[in-house]
Amino acid sequence: MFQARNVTKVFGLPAGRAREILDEAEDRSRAITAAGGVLAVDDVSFDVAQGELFVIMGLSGSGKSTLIRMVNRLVEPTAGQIYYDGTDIAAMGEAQLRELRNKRLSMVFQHFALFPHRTIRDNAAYGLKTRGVPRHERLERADQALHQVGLGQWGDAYPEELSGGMQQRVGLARALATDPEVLIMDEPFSALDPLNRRAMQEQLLELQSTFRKTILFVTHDLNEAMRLGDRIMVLRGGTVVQLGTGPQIIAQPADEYVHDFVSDVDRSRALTAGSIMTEPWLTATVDDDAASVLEKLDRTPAKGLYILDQDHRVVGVASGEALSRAAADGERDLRRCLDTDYAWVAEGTSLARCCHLTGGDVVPLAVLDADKHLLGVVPKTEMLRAIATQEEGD
Ligand SMILES: Nc1ncnc2c1ncn2[C@@H]1O[C@H](COP(=O)(O)OP(=O)(O)OP(=O)(O)O)[C@@H](O)[C@H]1O
Repeated sequence: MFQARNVTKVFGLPAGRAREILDEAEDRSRAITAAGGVLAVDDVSFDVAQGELFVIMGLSGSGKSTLIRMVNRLVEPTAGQIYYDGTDIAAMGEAQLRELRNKRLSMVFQHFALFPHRTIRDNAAYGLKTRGVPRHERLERADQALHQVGLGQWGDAYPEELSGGMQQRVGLARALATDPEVLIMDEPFSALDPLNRRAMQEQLLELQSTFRKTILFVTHDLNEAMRLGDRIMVLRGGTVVQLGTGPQIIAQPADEYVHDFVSDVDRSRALTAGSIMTEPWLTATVDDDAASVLEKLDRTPAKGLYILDQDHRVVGVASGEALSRAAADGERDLRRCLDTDYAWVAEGTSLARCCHLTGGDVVPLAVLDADKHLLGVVPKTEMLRAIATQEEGD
């Protein structure tokens, strides 16, 4: 949907002069600073897929706002291209640009003004007014959007009657009412207290599970980034330090900077079963012979194993004990010693949830896809290792 290629922004110098310096300089940032400019974004490339919630994360001054302002051309890039559905935004004429900003993109900011003397419904409909939608339709769509953000009952109220968190929801409703293809959210929840912030994050995820908008979400909070982002791009000093899924970034921070960042993250919520799963020591298929399976099991430290059908789908669990009994009885058929009551999770399940499901089972927690194919297992030791924060010097 979006492709950014080598996007660069220099403030405070004419674009031509800035490009000359950038082309020649070894240390681009220093050379721009020496010439009296600011290199706010330096050679940033990324792709955002349709329906992806793409997080841009970095500390204050890392270039996040400048970058997203280039996406809707509120800021002109000094160099590089941004393509929207294959069209270079820089090459768009006035009319095309207006259509992009009015119909296809919508922005939600940290601080946005509600009109105090207008109802919540009118406030939510505001974006549609500027887009020339007739009044009747505006109000209907505003009501729908208010309903989506949990403010269905508040259409007739005035802003002063709403808490800060609720007002921020009106901002989201205002953006949603325009039914944009892409939502650009610049630190939208940063001014909220932790509880409201959490509630808004959950609401956004819920909306996203239904509507699957393409969302560019800017934050300086890594926990927020981890909770929301399908992928996260970490910026520092205007350059990309790392781009990956939350679990990838936690598991393999690209450098000390990212490592320091992730050391504060709630790993039990940020990491998923899929990110730490391993191969099971042993599996067998339903057609195997119980005695020979037991023999193999005895050569491993495992107390049981998953039994699969020919398509690698789990049909149940066999414990060493059940296998021993079967072998002692001369029973050869594995199906007879299967237990079909076992705990399993999907790849995206958080480790916090996995902890709840892990008990005294003879097999580690299974990670299955929707057709019950065995993707891997999450042993308790792996889970603890992953959740434990690495102390310095480890
Ligand atoms: N209009 C401007 N003129 C000059 N310098 C600018 C301008 N806008 C931003 N900058 C500088 O560019 C750099 C990146 O700023 P930017 O606002 O994009 O970062 P940010 O990560 O969004 O920070 P914050 O979270 O504080 O908004 C900073 O050094 C900033 O001072």
